[in-house]
Amino acid sequence: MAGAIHLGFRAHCAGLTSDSPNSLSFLGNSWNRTDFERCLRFTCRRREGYRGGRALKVSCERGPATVGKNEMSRDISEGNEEQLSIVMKFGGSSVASAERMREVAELILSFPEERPVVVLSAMGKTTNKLLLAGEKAVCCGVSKASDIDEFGLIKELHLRTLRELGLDISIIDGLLDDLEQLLKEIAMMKELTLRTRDHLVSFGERMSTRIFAAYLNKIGAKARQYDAFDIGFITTDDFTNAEILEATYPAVAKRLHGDWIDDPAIPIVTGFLGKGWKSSSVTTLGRGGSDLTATTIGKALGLREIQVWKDVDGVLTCDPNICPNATPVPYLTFDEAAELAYFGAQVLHPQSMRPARETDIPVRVKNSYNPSAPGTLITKARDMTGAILTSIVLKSNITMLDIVSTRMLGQYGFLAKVFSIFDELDISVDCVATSEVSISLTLDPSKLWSRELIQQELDHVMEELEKIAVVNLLQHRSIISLIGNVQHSSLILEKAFSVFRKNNINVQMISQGASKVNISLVVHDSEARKCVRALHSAFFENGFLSEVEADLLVNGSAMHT
Ligand SMILES: Nc1ncnc2c1ncn2[C@@H]1O[C@H](COP(=O)(O)OP(=O)(O)O)[C@@H](O)[C@H]1O
Ligand SMILES: N[C@@H](CC(=O)OP(=O)(O)O)C(=O)O
Repeated sequence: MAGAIHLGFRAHCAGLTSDSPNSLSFLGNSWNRTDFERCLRFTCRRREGYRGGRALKVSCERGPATVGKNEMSRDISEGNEEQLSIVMKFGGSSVASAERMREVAELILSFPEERPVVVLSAMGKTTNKLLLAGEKAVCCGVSKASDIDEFGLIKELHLRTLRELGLDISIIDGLLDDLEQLLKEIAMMKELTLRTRDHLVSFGERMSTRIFAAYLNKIGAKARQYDAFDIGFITTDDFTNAEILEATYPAVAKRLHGDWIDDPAIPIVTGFLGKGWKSSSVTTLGRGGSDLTATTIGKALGLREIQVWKDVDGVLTCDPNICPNATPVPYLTFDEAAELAYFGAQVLHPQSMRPARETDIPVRVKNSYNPSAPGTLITKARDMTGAILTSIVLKSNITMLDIVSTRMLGQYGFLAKVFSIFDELDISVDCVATSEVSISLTLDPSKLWSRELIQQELDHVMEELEKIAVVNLLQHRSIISLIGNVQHSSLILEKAFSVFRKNNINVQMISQGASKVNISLVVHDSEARKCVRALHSAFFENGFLSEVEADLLVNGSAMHT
């Protein structure tokens, strides 16, 4: 392949050293903006079995001629015991107080054989409070901005945490001043743009990581704090829902590995945050985005395992807020976990499985409140012999469209026309069921996860579709996703429909994706939670699945009727 070269790992890491849109340095060469865009498309493939130490095959559109020889000279030898080994990500609930931070520190240090990169979210519900403070600032007037309740609560929590951990206030007082100033500016401008929102919520992770790193240092575990936007997390400029760009991987690897080799200290990295490649402003990866930060670091450094520590015993058979009897799922594939996250399970960020899947790095979901629980292990493949249904997921407040062609049967190109309308309007679709002349589909407003599909946009969609079809708009619908082994779809559906019938629930659409791990059913919002509870009870709470699974293991087929 033209332009394919073998580089030492270090040379690969030396990739991107500046993200200014007009000039940057890549592998020692200056690039203009067009070259930069090309650079973003460069591919870097891990060789089989690669774990951070071997040579990488890098193909880059500018070809080998641009690579300085001296940059190939440094390599990290394979099997170097001193390399960073795992990512440990702790969510807001895991670091909600001084006591929790102490426990998390203890937990990290209880694995002395590991050299973790630690990713942290904001403390407790800080992100929600920051957003609320921002919204209040818009209409409270500059003189009242400092008195916003949520700002007071955030300040109080972080200062109390510092006090209880025996740390100096100077660690975050500059940030608290900046936060207060930002709230005043929002009050002055009387508006909260998406860009300002991201800047505002970034204070949560910036404070939690500084406090935690200072605490580790205080107890003698050398740690170094990093803001993700300063170490190469380069994203699109889609504020509140930015996508990570490929250039992130070499940049992050270079910085974290480089610092570790020069002066080992546990890296404590802000989750959730990035830097827009055009704007150079702080961006966020969508709510719950620290999971994605963790898997991105895992991929960048080729680490052995990615651990995400939550407040539940792993991924459960259902949202415990809906089904308190939900139990942990011991094993999942990346495909199952991705589907589960995409279709609404809050426990994992919808995009977080991608970097792990691309590099085949196992993800372990664990409970920081109950570290001895085995948690959930997510890998590329698992033994599906006895697997039927893994988990039930609910996504509510969905919009559904029934679209019936005004042309006659046999008219080709109908589907293409309908989807070109969605494409033009930049709206993606979740579930689809089609016949030759009609389509039912659910809309995903989450290209921008932060906003709901607003009425104006819906009107526009309807207007365009009505040029070729009769359209029925159905709002307040829910998607119930049955994640499992679709090889047994008849069995799953038979059981599910007996539950629907017993509960007098009308299913309005069914869709079975090509992923073979998900059957989606659409019902009305008002019936959805009851329906999920009934399904969970039927599948998981009365021995049904264990009986069928036993049949499968003994007879090779499900005899159960
Ligand atoms: N299928 C599921 N399995 C586990 N937790 C779930 C599931 N669906 C929803 N949840 C909710 O997700 C929460 C954990 O996710 P999240 O709050 O993002 O954790 P963290 O902030 O610790 O990263 C749990 O407390 C639980 O209420
Ligand atoms: N603090 C951000 C990012 C995040 O990932 O949080 P958590 O890990 O607590 O879900 C949020 O609340 O969205």
